[in-house]
Amino acid sequence: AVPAMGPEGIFSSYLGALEYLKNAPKIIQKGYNQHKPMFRVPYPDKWMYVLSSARLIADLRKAPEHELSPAHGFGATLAVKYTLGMRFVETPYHEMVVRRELTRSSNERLLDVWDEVVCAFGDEVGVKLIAGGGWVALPALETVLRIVSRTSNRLFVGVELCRNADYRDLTIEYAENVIKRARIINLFPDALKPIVGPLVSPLRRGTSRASKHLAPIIEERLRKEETHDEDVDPNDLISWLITHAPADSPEEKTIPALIQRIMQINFLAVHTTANSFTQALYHLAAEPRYVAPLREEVEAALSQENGWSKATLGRCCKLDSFLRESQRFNGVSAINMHRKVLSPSGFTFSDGTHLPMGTYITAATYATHHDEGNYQDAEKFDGFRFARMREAEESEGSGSSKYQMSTPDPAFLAFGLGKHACPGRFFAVTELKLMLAYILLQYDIRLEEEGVRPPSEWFGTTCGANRSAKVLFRKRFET
Ligand code: HEM
Repeated sequence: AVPAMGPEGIFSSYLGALEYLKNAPKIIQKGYNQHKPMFRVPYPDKWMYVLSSARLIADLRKAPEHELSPAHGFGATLAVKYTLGMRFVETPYHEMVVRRELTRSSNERLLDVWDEVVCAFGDEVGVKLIAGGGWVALPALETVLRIVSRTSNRLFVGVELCRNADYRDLTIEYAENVIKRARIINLFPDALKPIVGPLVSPLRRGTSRASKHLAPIIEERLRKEETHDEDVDPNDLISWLITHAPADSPEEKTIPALIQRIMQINFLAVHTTANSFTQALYHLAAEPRYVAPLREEVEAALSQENGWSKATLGRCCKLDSFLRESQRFNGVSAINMHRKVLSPSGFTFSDGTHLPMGTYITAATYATHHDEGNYQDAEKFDGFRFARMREAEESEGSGSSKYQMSTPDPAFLAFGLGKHACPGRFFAVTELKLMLAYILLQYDIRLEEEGVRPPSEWFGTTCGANRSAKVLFRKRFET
């Protein structure tokens, strides 16, 4: 009974799926406008059930993993068997490692992240300014990807390796390959995937290139662990993964498995954060009226707290609001919160809708974010929207975390919602804030065509920052 967006016949639905691949955001928006609480869209290999009501999204949020599995939902979208490896869904302990250890570390090692932000911008932007003098135009997304890979990997694998150009490029290219190859594999029905998958899989090449960099470090760490070496391990992703590898899966503590896991986490971290940042950067460059109040806020926070700390970031409400609004406005996908129905008896929503085992479900994120019922002037970018909403909450005496960037809610699904909301979001927000603050403190920026924001680029359901646009940088105060 769930309405279909496209023809339902065996062959005609395949044509519908090809049409969907070309026009996914429009088709999802149309489904969202016309059909509550859900509709379905055709993929070449399945139907995807898209939730368009807050009530059913709340059901998704509450459902236990053995009924609705995020790992299997996400895994199918990414054809993990051939792209990231089955460990991603079979032993997803990286989720806990990121939630617990990376979040703790992004506070404890905030100054390391800041140091990498400073050095990475120095190498990517600063050096070119010195050489050029005046304004320098740089390809935004490309530059930001390299900076984000470095800052993330500072906490993942340490200062030396995060600055290695081949390792850095690998983290970026592998993730791009995962997405591209998953798209190809998912064009085929399940019966043909075992033939096509291995032919286009980026797994072996990606992990063997990573092995050159990571294997010696991991080998040394495992040796130390075995011999109970007194030397304290660096507080990084490699040591967290070794510590938390599930005891009942000894193969997780092997060099190839740990390499694969580090690449999986890079896949989750780098492009999401880089696209989010580039989108915000385009907003800032297109609307310079935001620069002065944001700069003022960052400078005041730094002087009140005597440098960077969790408290300093906490004071930057406008900065937080600007990033959250950019995430609302652009997002990284038209849909997220992927789930697969695992329970043999299927899953029944609170309105009585029943979906059988094996059904794929997701939520209409972009349409939710652009719904006038959720946001006034939803089609307008309003950088300080959430700062005003927070102020209003605070004046009513409620807690202030409600509209912070890292706090999901039914109208803000960029990180998902509930127990399975992105565990890396606290780290991502720290990184985003530090990078934007650095730009505000160090540079003036503008676009090639003043005031004309480079449009986002859609690939299927993925919303990416414009890949070819340049942002112009100038050392601040220079005339
Ligand atoms: C702005 C940047 C980011 C965005 C927009 C983002 C978004 C998301 C979304 C929408 C989900 C799915 C949530 C759900 O199913 O309900 C997710 C899951 C996840 N994210 Fe993020 N993310 C970001 C950054 C990061 C970072 C920096 C890390 C780690 C270093 C990370 C690690 C993860 C992990 C481990 C999962 C769970 C995946 C699984 O099922 O195993 N994310 N993220």
